[in-house]
Amino acid sequence: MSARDKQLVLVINAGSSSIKFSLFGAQADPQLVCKGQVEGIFTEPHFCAKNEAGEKLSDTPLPPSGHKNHDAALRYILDWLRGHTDGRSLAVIGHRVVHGGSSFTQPVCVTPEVLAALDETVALAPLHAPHNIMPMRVLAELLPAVPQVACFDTAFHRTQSEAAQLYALPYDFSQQHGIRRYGFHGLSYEYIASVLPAVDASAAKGRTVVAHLGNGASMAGLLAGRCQATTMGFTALEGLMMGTRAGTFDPALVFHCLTHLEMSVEQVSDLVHKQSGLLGVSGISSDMRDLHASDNPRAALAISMFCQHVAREAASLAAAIEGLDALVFTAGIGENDAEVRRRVCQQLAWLGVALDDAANRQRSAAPHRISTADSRVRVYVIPTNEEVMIARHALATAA
Ligand SMILES: Nc1ncnc2c1ncn2[C@@H]1O[C@H](COP(=O)(O)OP(=O)(O)O)[C@@H](O)[C@H]1O
Ligand SMILES: CC(=O)OP(=O)(O)O
Ligand SMILES: [Mg+2]
Repeated sequence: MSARDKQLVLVINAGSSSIKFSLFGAQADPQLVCKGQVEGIFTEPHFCAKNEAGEKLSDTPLPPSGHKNHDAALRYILDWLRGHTDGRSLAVIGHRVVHGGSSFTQPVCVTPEVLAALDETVALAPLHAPHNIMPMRVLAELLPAVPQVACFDTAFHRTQSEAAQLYALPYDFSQQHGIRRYGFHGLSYEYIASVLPAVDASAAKGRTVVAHLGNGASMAGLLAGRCQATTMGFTALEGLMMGTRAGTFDPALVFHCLTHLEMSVEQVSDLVHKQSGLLGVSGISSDMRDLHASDNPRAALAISMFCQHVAREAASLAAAIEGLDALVFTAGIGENDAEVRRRVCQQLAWLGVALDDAANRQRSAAPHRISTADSRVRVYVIPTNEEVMIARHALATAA
């Protein structure tokens, strides 16, 4: 056992209203020690943490006297962690960073120069980048001796062909301004690609469409585990409709809002990022669970639209990878919502997808097949694990 084996890896995944953390042993195959999050940072900040077996270690509102911001949430997490490290030190801290821009195509050690370059990506990922970057600065100050590694959601998609990455804009304009389909949720796709050989060796060597359906949602077509096409583009707005994001819409609508409806740029940005998607259509909630629980017809409309978008993108991605051996559902909705999976698969029956209804309704924390034995396309639910992917990258990069 090396000295590092006794150390820990801290993974930080900071979102717009939550900071998720995981603590792993610093082995080559990192084993979870505990994980948790502060959610509702701006409203009612609440902390919860679980051990490796999923048993609750803490479940409590943050003290009402504290500030309601990311900084306070991070400091609360770090204080709590001090009591749960069994005296073991941190070998490295890994961060999920949503947008790597054109500069970052693989994980990097965080330095002042890297932080300055990351500041440049804020315009590309307004919902995510500021929150991704802040914890790096705070931790550099609090724990200057611990190396930090930034891991990018965009990196996995660099295997797409130039044709798949380009928009049909003037070529020189795209080159000059770094305009292309970057793609996102790459750490999730990379994790799925890493476990697929054990789940379905033939699909891992062949053609697989992965549907990452969470609050942010995207899909990717993989050929032999490498990304060939994906639904998100220059930013994490394109593609599927999401919790609050519109997904793909006619971009000329933006000109219409700015000129004829006299909206400001901020108002239009807010409209398409924060007031659209499941929330905007239903008028009820961005959370799929609330929509299922509602008998409002607009909730049903939002669910129908979501399922149709997923089915259409699946067929489009199957064309991009010229066939389909397996379809994988993952992330919050993909892993938990049997009804969404059933409706998507029903719409893909013509493509050779046959769902086993009983298997689809079965709940399991392990990867499992939900298609019938004779379905031409195999369908799986595979829980994603962006955090362990980040821990692996952080250890390898800081080594
Ligand atoms: N049992 C469930 N049924 C349907 N949807 C669910 C269920 N559990 C979670 N979700 C959905 O998953 C979403 C969160 O997914 P997640 O992958 O954690 O997203 P993010 O990482 O973007 O926060 C929630 O907004 C909710 O809509
Ligand atoms: C890229 C993206 O949309 O991330 P999230 O799903 O965490 O919002
Ligand atoms: Mg997520």
